[in-house]
Parts: sequence; C-alpha cells; structure tokens
Amino acid sequence: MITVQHLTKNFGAQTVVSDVSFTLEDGSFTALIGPNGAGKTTILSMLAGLLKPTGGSVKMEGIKDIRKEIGFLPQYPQFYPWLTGVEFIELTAKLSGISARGARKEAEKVLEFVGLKDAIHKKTAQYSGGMKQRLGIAQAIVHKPKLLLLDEPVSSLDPVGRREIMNLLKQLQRGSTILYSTHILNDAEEMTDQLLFLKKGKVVEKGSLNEIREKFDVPRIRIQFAGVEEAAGYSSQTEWPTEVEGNVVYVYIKDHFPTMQQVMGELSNSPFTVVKVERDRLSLEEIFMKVVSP
Ligand SMILES: Nc1ncnc2c1ncn2[C@@H]1O[C@H](COP(=O)(O)OP(=O)(O)OP(=O)(O)O)[C@@H](O)[C@H]1O
Repeated sequence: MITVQHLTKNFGAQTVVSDVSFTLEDGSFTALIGPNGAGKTTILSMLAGLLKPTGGSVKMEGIKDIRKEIGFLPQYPQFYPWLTGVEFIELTAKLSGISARGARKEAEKVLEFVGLKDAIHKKTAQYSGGMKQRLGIAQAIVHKPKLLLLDEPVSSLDPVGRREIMNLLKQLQRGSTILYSTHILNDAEEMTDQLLFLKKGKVVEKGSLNEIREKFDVPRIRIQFAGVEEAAGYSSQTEWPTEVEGNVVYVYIKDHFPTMQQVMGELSNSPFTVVKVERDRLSLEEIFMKVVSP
C-alpha cells in the first residue's frame, strides 16, 4: 500500500498542492482528475521523486527507497531521436539498474508487450504519437516497478489510440499499482477503482465511482417522448415532480417514489407516444462539473 500524507507544494508564495492525502491499495487503478492547473503534474512529480515536497510524505509499505519501485511516464515524454526503440529502452533499463546483459532482453520483451515488436529497430524520430506513448510506457515499466505513475497517458491520442493504451494499462494493473492523471473522463469512468478529484491543489472528493455517484447522483427517470408537445402534455398531467427539456421529461425520485413501474403504468394509460424510458444516471463528466465548478 502507498500512503500519501499531507503532501504540500509551494512555488514562492503560491501553494499549488495543499495538504493532499490518499492511499493506493496494491494493484489498484486510481485516476487523478482535475482541470488545467489543478496540480496533477505537481503531485505526480513529487511522488516520482522529481520534485521535492514543501511538506508531507509518500510512503510505500516495507520499502525504504521508493524511487527504485516507481515507473513514471511524463506528460510529454522525450526520446533521443537518433536511437531506435530497442536501443532507447535498453538504455533506460540499464539506467534503472538492470544488468547490461539482461537489459537488451528485457527491452525486447517489454516492447513486444506494448505492441511495438515490429518497430523495435526503427528510430524513435519515426514513431507516431501513439507509438511514442507506448514507448513511454515501455520505459516506465521495463524495471517492473511496484508503482506506475502516468501523467495524462492518453490525452494526446485519438479515440482508437486511447482505447488501446487504456487496455494496455488494464493489463499492467495485474503487476503494478497505477496512478494516472487525466481529464478524459470517459476512460476514467470505465477503468478506475478510485477517483481523486482535484481542485486548486486540494483533493475535493475521493472514492470509487459508485461511492461518488451515490453522493452526487440525483435519482430521476428520463422519459423521451416523440415530440415536444407530448413531453409538455405528460408533464402537466402527472402528479410527480418533473422537469422538461425539449421532448424529454425527467421525473424526480424522492424516498424511492415514484417507482419505475408506477411511471410505466401511468405512461401506458396516457395518450402520449413514448420513445424511451430509462433510469437516468449522472455521467462522470456531470459529477466532475458539480464537484469542481465554483
Ligand atoms: N516550476 C513551477 N514554478 C511555479 N509555478 C508552477 C511550477 N510548476 C507548476 N506551477 C503552477 O502550479 C499549478 C499546478 O500546475 P500543474 O502542472 O501541476 O497542474 P496540472 O493539473 O497538471 O495542469 P494541466 O492539466 O494543465 O497539465 C499551476 O498554477 C502552475 O502554473
């Protein structure tokens, strides 16, 4: 388990990370979510040992020098353009303490794992954005770190590239604890065990997606009608509290009422044409806006 306690960073008079505490269970997948400038990179850099905290601590159970146990993918990874993929990873493997004899083999293995097997002898200057991101992940994991820190690993990629990298990260989770920053909330919604919402350097909300949903969700039933008039008609005749948005009516649930059956019963006795009825849930994006908006 990794325990972060009261982590704080000041740049001059400005406090950009303020008293941040959280834990990462072994093998868990945690997203650090926050708007631009919230302090995500600063937190990851302190965890990676690249930036000295002004205060607070980062501890890994049973480990004294945690730097050896960390793999880090910076937001904008840089590679020597004159090296091939395998040469670059071999170099980083040696720098992270793998023996000269083992480094080449480990480099080839990890490049195959990240899907770059066919490009290992290509110069990194010729890699596409997605390939560079895979190469960045390869350099972060070649020494099999216990904690993997990834700063915006998918933000620069198109949806297909994002999906591929997220699937890759999911596979990595079997061997590592992962903390990654993102502002692409769809990915976080699907994959993550724990969410940390960051605003102006402070963790303003944390928990599993379900826990956070429980807290912020407004229970309601969404009914889509065939037309705007029908939605307005239903809304004016029902006894339940509603809100109308075009051809959609939201029926608000309070203390478990109305139930879905009650609403369906009412609709089947009404003259209005219904297209779709569903229990409405806030998306992670909507929750995020609620949490971080001023
Ligand atoms: N070396 C530095 N000196 C002074 N201020 C800094 C320094 N590095 C970061 N900051 C400030 O700290 C704040 C947090 O920056 P940080 O890069 O951690 O945010 P972020 O959440 O990663 O943002 P983004 O999503 O834009 O990458 C910002 O206001 C930034 O300007």
